Amino acid sequence: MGKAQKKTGKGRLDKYYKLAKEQGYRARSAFKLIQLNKKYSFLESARCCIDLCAAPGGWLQVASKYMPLNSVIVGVDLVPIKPIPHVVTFASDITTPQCRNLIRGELKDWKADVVLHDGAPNVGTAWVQDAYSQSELVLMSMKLAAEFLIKGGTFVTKVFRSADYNNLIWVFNQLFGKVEATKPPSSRNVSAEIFVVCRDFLAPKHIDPKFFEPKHVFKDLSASLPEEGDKGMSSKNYQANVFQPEKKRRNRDGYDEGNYTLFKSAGAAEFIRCNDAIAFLGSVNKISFDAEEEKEWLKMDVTTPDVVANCEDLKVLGKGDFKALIKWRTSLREELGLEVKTKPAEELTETVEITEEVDEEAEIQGELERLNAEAAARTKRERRRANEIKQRTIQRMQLQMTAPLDIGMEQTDAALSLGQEDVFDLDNAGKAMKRMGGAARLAEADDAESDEEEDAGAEADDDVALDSDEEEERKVANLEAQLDGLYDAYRDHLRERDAKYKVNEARKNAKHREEWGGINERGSDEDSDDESDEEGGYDKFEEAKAQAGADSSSEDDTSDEEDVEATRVAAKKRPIVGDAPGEARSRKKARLAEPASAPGPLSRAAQVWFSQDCFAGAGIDVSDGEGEEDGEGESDGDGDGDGDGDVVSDGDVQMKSSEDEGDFEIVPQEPDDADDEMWDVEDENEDEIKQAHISKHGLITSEAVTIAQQLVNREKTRTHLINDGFNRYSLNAKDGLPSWFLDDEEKHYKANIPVTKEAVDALRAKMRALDARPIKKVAEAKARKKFRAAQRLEKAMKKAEGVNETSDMTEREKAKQIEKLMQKGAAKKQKKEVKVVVAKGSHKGVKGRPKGVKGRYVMVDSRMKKEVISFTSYYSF
Ligand SMILES: C[S@@+](CC[C@H](N)C(=O)[O-])C[C@H]1O[C@@H](n2cnc3c(N)ncnc32)[C@H](O)[C@@H]1O
Repeated sequence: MGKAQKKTGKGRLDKYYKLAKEQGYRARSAFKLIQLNKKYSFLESARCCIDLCAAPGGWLQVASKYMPLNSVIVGVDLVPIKPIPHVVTFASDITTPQCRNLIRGELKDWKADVVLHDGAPNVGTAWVQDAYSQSELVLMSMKLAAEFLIKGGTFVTKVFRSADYNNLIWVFNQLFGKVEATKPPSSRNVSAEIFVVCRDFLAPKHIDPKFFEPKHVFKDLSASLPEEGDKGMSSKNYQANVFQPEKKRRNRDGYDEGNYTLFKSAGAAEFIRCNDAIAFLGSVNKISFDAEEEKEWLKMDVTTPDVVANCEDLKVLGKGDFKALIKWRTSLREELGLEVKTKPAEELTETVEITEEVDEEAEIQGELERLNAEAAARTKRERRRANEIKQRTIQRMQLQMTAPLDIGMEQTDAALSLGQEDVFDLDNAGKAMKRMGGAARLAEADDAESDEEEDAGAEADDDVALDSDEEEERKVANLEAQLDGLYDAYRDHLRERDAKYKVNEARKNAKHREEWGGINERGSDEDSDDESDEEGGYDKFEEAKAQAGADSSSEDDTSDEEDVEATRVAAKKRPIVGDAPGEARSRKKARLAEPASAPGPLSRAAQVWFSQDCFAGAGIDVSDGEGEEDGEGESDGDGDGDGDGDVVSDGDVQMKSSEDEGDFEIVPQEPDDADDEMWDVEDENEDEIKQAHISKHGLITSEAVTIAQQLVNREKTRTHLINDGFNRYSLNAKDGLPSWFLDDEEKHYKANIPVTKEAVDALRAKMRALDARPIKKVAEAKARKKFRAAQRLEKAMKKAEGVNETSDMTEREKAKQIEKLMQKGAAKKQKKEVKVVVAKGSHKGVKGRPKGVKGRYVMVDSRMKKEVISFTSYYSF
């Protein structure tokens, strides 16, 4: 083939080229047929196939692979095709009657189920000529297909998108039930080729011979310039290119005659002097400044750097850029005297002042009409508002934010109109809602708001209604509920739509498991409640205070006895020497098992806290409510380690409590080892899961690796880590915050755990080691090689043993023989060399062994030879 075929450089060595080499296909084009067959499945059911223009045989290989065994496959090409098992091939020109006779002779009275044609004429002459020859070749192949195809059969052909394309499609449509043009992914985008799959051959009894005559089917070759009509159409397309550059448009006219390249460049002079600037801009990719005159223009002030940059690539420009180019063109044309400067319209037009006599009556009439129109607009606005409110309510009901009962409240409930006051920052809410897809609804609300501004009078009533705190609270609550609902809906929607989102969520969870988030992590969610319960911290204090406030009226009569009781409880609470760690843990677990949110008695720590004198008047009930507190110093005897008196036996505390009843001091606990256990409140299972995850996947974040390294190097201790957990992010109360807010906070509001260079390097090295692992096939091949070598060695060893055992050899002979055997066993088997012989020159058409060739040989065409050689070098590892 011509020059284009010699492109053996990077252009050809693409993915499919390598795949073809790997899978043993002779040409990358094999994948085009594979992909076409994947889409239309015509090979699997075919029993007879003719491949026209089949060299070097890629399509034939695919056909023999996908068609049933023992199918008849015939391949024809101008050049001989290297033999393929179960495929008959011969060299012939498909446009000649001789070729037809050869096929007939091969098929006898069989009919083909599939006729393939991937022919390309020897290109290299003018493009127009090439495209025309291609179309002619297609017509010839269709002629053969019409003769050999069975009724219902399939014809697959390659065509170039040229002016003849539509005519060809028309002819196909006359002969086939279904005609579809498609470009398989393996066909290069830069190539003008497209594949037409014609199915369901109609097998008409009589076919008009004109269908196969190029001069009838195609338009005259000389008439390569577009006709008037076409021109109009193209220029329309060009205009669209300029006025709506963002819109991708297909060129349904095919390639321009004589130009089958996708990239077009033209000189600036051409642009300045052309008549239709828009059509020009729409048809070229680049405006160049190569001529002397054009270079001069570059120096002019009007030619700004923007203009020059725009000229570089017209296909990426927007409307504004095109406008700038047209302006530039106009200025240059004016400079060059190609266009006369036109004065602005205002300058040219004389201003004529017309003073009309104003008719007073008409003025009144006008005013009346204006008022009427305003009134009508107001009514319309009100009706619209009412409708919007109704819609919003229905929507909230659908999101289960409100009960139908609430609907009656809508006239007075300002929350339903999304609020007008400053109780909530609506600007921000608006933004959030817009982000959540509630933009439209919020915009409506905004409209309503602006309407309301206009109608200040009408609003006054609403304001009065809103004044009460209750209203405001409800309004905020409703708004929050609405935002939450919308956010949930938005997340659901994302979840449904986006698999990536799920992966991210999963990853987030996995990350959570591994990353050290300090105490915060443990304390988050429900655990935090548990811990606060354990410690009786500030939150509990606040909570109790609130409770105390609520119950103050009924609890004034708190007795001293209760104080004493509380003291006793406090004594029990203190860490006791001799308490088995297991017991302590199970005690904590038991406490944790209590639902954090369950209303009920205060925790022990809280009880201690509130049993101080300062709370004496608050009347807080500090009893644990279980009614199990036995007498002082008594064990409850159940041994359950729940602290209900198990361990208070004879310590100081007990003595103290009996001595100083009601007037004692709480001794703060000294931090000791038992403190560690205090933190060991996490669910053990979760720990196990974490451990399992880490031992399976290793540490995957640089933060985790950093911490691990610091622990190993004793730069940090567990206590350090626990202390690090107390940061400004850790004790951030999250109660009652909307989930959309928390989600956002989770992303950004967290402690920045320092990362060391070593940790990053360690992770990188791990990744590199993973990357460096050989791909499966290579690893398998290497393993096979090793296995064979081991087998050879084993065999040699056995033989050597045999030699050693024989008695009819001297020791020296034995040693020599064994050495020989071992050498042989260690050596790799030499592959027999296969000589590549090109089937041209003296070897053309030779049957049997070519002259002067000894040993194993293989007949190939010149292209195949190159491929065989590059293939061997590609795989010589
Ligand atoms: C793109 S290649 C075909 C590749 C083939 N489908 C494969 O997979 O190996 C085009 C072939 O058309 C052949 N050809 C061009 N004109 C021909 C004609 N008039 N008769 C027969 N073959 C022709 C060329 O020799 C060339 O080998």
